[in-house]
Amino acid sequence: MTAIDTPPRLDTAVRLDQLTKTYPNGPEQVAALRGVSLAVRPGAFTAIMGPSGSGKSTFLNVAAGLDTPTSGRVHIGDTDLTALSADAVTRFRRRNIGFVFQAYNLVGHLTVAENVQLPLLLDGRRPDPRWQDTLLESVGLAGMADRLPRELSGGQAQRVAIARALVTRPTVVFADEPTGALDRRTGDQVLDVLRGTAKQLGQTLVVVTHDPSVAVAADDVLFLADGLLAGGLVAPTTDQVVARLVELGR
Ligand SMILES: Nc1ncnc2c1ncn2[C@@H]1O[C@H](COP(=O)(O)OP(=O)(O)OP(=O)(O)O)[C@@H](O)[C@H]1O
Repeated sequence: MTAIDTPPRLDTAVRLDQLTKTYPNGPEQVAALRGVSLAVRPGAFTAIMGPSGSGKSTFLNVAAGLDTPTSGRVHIGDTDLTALSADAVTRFRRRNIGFVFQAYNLVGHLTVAENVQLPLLLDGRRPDPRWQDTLLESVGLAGMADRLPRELSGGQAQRVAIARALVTRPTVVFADEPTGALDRRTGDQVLDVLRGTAKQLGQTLVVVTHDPSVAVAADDVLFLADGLLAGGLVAPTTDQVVARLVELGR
């Protein structure tokens, strides 16, 4: 059975029901998502793929509560994000969701440690130095706590962003092309860190990627095309992923 066929159940980590998102575009409207329903398995690594403009980033932003849908429902576990006020979504997101951006989004004048602690401080919580050390060690940045972002390589900066996304012990981690700005070898290392820590902490990981080698590391792959779900693969091979992307006209 594929993840997309899973009926609505409370033991899904992320569930979208008939999600639409329309952006104004001058006098016209762009329908980025046109009725997407899917479920993501708890504890699994799910890759989201599809041609450019198919709605992947929109999907991720709406599913993670960074943006609101035009219609439809988003559940994270048994919480209906779409039923919450904007403030309640922000609070829920800070406590339960981690997000890794392609461009790292580190704060330039804060140290590595301060960047990692930021989500806790924004939520009024006290950082736990031992947890911070554990995280920095597991992303391979032990001893770099006092560096500034400009003193890091791209791969190191992305690993700080991963530690920052994990510091609140979120149940779901979303990542938008986390290896897109990195060379192959560094990208592989960053993916290993993201996948390894998610497994270790029992987190659900949802990653948007263009890269078939990232998708084959996933448990499930879901494809979007033209704002709609266009099938899925379980434990896919590179050939299967590439064949599907060619069919969808990447
Ligand atoms: N803020 C916005 N305002 C207007 N249109 C937007 C906005 N964001 C996205 N879109 C449009 O929505 C559609 C889906 O965009 P989205 O970025 O979600 O696709 P994507 O699959 O992530 O693309 P890519 O692989 O190129 O990053 C596109 O037609 C895009 O131009």
